[in-house]
Amino acid sequence: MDRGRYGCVREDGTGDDVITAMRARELGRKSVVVGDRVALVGDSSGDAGTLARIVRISERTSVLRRTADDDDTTPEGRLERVVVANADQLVIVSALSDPPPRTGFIDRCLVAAYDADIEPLLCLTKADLAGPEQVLGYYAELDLPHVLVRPGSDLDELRGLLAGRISVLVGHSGVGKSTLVNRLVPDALRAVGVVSAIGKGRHTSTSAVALRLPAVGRSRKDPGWIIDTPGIRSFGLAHVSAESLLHGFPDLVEGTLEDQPNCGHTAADADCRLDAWVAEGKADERRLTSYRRLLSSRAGEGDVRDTTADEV
Ligand SMILES: Nc1nc2c(ncn2[C@@H]2O[C@H](COP(=O)(O)OP(=O)(O)OP(=O)(O)O)[C@@H](O)[C@H]2O)c(=O)[nH]1
Repeated sequence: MDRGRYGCVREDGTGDDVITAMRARELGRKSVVVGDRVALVGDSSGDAGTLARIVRISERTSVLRRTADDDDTTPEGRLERVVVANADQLVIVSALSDPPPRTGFIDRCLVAAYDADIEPLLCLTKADLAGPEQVLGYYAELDLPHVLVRPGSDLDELRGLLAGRISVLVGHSGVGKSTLVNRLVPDALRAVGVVSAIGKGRHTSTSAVALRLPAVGRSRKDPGWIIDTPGIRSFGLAHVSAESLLHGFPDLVEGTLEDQPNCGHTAADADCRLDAWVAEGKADERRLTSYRRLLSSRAGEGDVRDTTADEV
């Protein structure tokens, strides 16, 4: 989206012709976000200078959301945004070194993915600088798919996991996400779908760009789409209930089954079964710490920073 103009492509189309469209009045207040499937009327030839109108947004199969903040008692926390519609996969891009992996950020992304019913994929970059053992060890209890990327490594495995799907890429600054996007889509300047919503203040700006992956190697019917999110550095989780937060920690779920129904699972809940669960070696203590950190962050307890794998 650029000043109320949306770049659309035909779902059945193989070409990259972009049809520029604007929202029709009948859409009311419904927002159009990247990934949306829309119905167009008017001139949808895509010829220069033409403008179609978006008259309908199809029901979304998934909705990836974020809030600017974690705490739903603050104005930022209440400012909920749909980041991407209809995504199938959330690719969490994390460097193995420089900057070191931040499991707090990865945990947050996992919560957002599970909450949106989107499959997570851990993409570990800079594998030439450090091994993945520490990060993978942290997630050992989860069935978390992962790929390793290093300069010059072939991207076949990743392309295979992206084929036929719409994947959203998220990552901290400096992890090599732009490098990866440029490798996946060398022709990235031909962005075919752009949506951006720049709000006031640094917490509210978001943007996402959809790029059609090229068919390389064995000719694939549908190489898939990636949606890059250059403006998104964190996932505020105020929109996720404390109960749903637990979905991001499937390794802890079983440990809560014997809890009192009203247990908040925080460190202050003296009878919480999770402490015993960890003490019995059934889950990694660092995972419980991370879960509780997110819980207290939601409760507005101060500035809770993501930690690196070394810190947790
Ligand atoms: N050693 C090594 N360096 C890499 C790799 N991938 C990217 N880099 C370098 O890491 C730095 C950051 O890469 P970017 O692609 O700009 O990272 P980004 O995540 O897009 O960060 P922003 O540009 O801040 O959004 C650059 O100097 C890259 O050359 C890798 O696999 N190995």
